[in-house]
Amino acid sequence: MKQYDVVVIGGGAGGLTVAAGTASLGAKVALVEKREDLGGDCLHFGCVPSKALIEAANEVYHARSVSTYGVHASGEVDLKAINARVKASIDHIQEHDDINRFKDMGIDVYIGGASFHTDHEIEIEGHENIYGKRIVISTGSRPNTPPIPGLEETGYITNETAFNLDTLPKKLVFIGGGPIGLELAQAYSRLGSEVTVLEAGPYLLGKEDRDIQKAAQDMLEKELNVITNARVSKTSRQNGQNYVHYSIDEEEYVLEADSIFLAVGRKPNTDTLKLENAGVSMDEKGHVQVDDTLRSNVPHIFAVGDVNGGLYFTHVAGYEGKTVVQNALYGLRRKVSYDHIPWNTYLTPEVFHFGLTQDEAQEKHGDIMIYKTELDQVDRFVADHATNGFIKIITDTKGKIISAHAIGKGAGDWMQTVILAVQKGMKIGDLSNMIYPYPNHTASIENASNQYWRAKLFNGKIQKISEKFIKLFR
Ligand SMILES: Cc1cc2nc3c(=O)[nH]c(=O)nc-3n(C[C@H](O)[C@H](O)[C@H](O)COP(=O)(O)OP(=O)(O)OC[C@H]3O[C@@H](n4cnc5c(N)ncnc54)[C@H](O)[C@@H]3O)c2cc1C
Ligand SMILES: NC(=O)c1ccc[n+]([C@@H]2O[C@H](COP(=O)([O-])OP(=O)(O)OC[C@H]3O[C@@H](n4cnc5c(N)ncnc54)[C@H](O)[C@@H]3O)[C@@H](O)[C@H]2O)c1
Repeated sequence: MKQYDVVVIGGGAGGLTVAAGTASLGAKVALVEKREDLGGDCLHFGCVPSKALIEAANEVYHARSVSTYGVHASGEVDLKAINARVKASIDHIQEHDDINRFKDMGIDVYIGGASFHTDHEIEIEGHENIYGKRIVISTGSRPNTPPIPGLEETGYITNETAFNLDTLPKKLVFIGGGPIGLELAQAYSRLGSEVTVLEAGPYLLGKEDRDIQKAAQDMLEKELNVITNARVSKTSRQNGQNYVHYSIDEEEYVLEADSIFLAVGRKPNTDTLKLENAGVSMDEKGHVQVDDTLRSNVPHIFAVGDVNGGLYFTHVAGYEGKTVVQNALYGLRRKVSYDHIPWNTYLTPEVFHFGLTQDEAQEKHGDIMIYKTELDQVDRFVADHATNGFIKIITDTKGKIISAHAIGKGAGDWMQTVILAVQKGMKIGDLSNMIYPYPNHTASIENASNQYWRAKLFNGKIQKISEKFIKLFR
């Protein structure tokens, strides 16, 4: 049986980071992936195709809306052409995740589904068993498909099938108002579908700051039909037409749907791993349970990425992967911390999230300060006619930045400055002291942080001391 220092199961964002990192430090590494190609969900069914589709949809939307300048666009959207463009983005990035690139690093790549034979021995479909001194599980997640009666008859779309649709559904109902549902709902709406989002909870984007949730919903409602507190009871099909049945406060409603899109969360890919043969514990949803060093209850078996049920993001899988490289190879106990993980939701306008929401910050820190700027106070957004949105920086009473949230055109890019500031231990006053080239979008951070000095100067002791000094100064 072939022996490895590290066996990595799953060739997505987390697994590729671990495989490349451990191999570059001299370990003998095996990477096992069940698909024919590497890259995982993010590349094939997630981040990359969704962002390519969103961009195409935004272009179509803008082309249609330039009639205000006397330019008129007409015609139907050719979804096959859009899918081809999406596929081109995947193919381009696939080169970076090419199997040969990993083989050139000295990694043995096995294509086939993996499962545990023992806590060190891995079975791989179509191959002989291999031995791993350390094993890293990075098998990701897949769409959760709740047992809603009727779905088998009506069929449904998920992110795994959405990027291969032949025609644009006329009436499209999304079940689930989280990031997957909303990013794609807005994209399909901008391409021309009539879209409804049914969300079980009281708010869209359940993890966001309350003000952001409200602003995002207000903006989305201008383009989509958004229904919250909706309990979907069943789907049905009559005379070739699909229907979604739901209730709000016991009141029953029905929606027509050409297609139904399920976006109701994720399920970890652990069911075929035979974790019981290795004695690895899972939580009640099937995630591999890990401690803050990303070790499972079996100390030489680690889990990174979606499969451990932490935060479901590519950059988190990468961050966890980097941590595991050191813990697995050198037996270190480096811990992960999720306190300052940012994420962006690629709606138009974009939503940026960094750290605690206002409610969470209040609960954890008690007294907090909020520095908020509406984007209509920032010249560049006014010039762009993109004044929808705001930025909100939350600090403690001494100006230490706790967290930041924003909704606005390109927020995911220009808010990065705040992340750097926090990592470098800067306070909100330091953000105000930077020079911002006029008129850029990041000036929204300048505007919000200027409020800190304004409050200090105009209401505080500094102004009184200054007044006295000016009177005495000759
Ligand atoms: C529509 C959508 C949009 C998203 N957009 C973003 C975004 O914009 N930004 C962001 O940060 N995140 C985004 N995400 C989340 C992101 O895709 C995931 O968090 C990320 O892919 C997780 O990486 P991973 O390595 O844990 O799993 P994956 O990338 O899914 O990799 C797991 C790999 O394991 C393989 N595998 C599974 N079981 C086995 C087995 N038994 N044997 C061998 N191989 C196996 C799978 O085939 C897969 O290749 C999005 C997700 C979706 C669905
Ligand atoms: N831009 C990004 O970074 C990005 C984009 C997409 C996805 N993701 C990642 O993928 C994860 C999964 O996204 P998601 O949107 O599938 O999951 P989610 O758990 O974030 O949201 C699912 C939503 O569906 C609702 N829901 C659940 N069951 C329902 C039902 N029966 N009827 C109606 N609504 C129901 C939930 O209340 C929730 O609001 C995200 O948490 C995020 O980490 C990231």
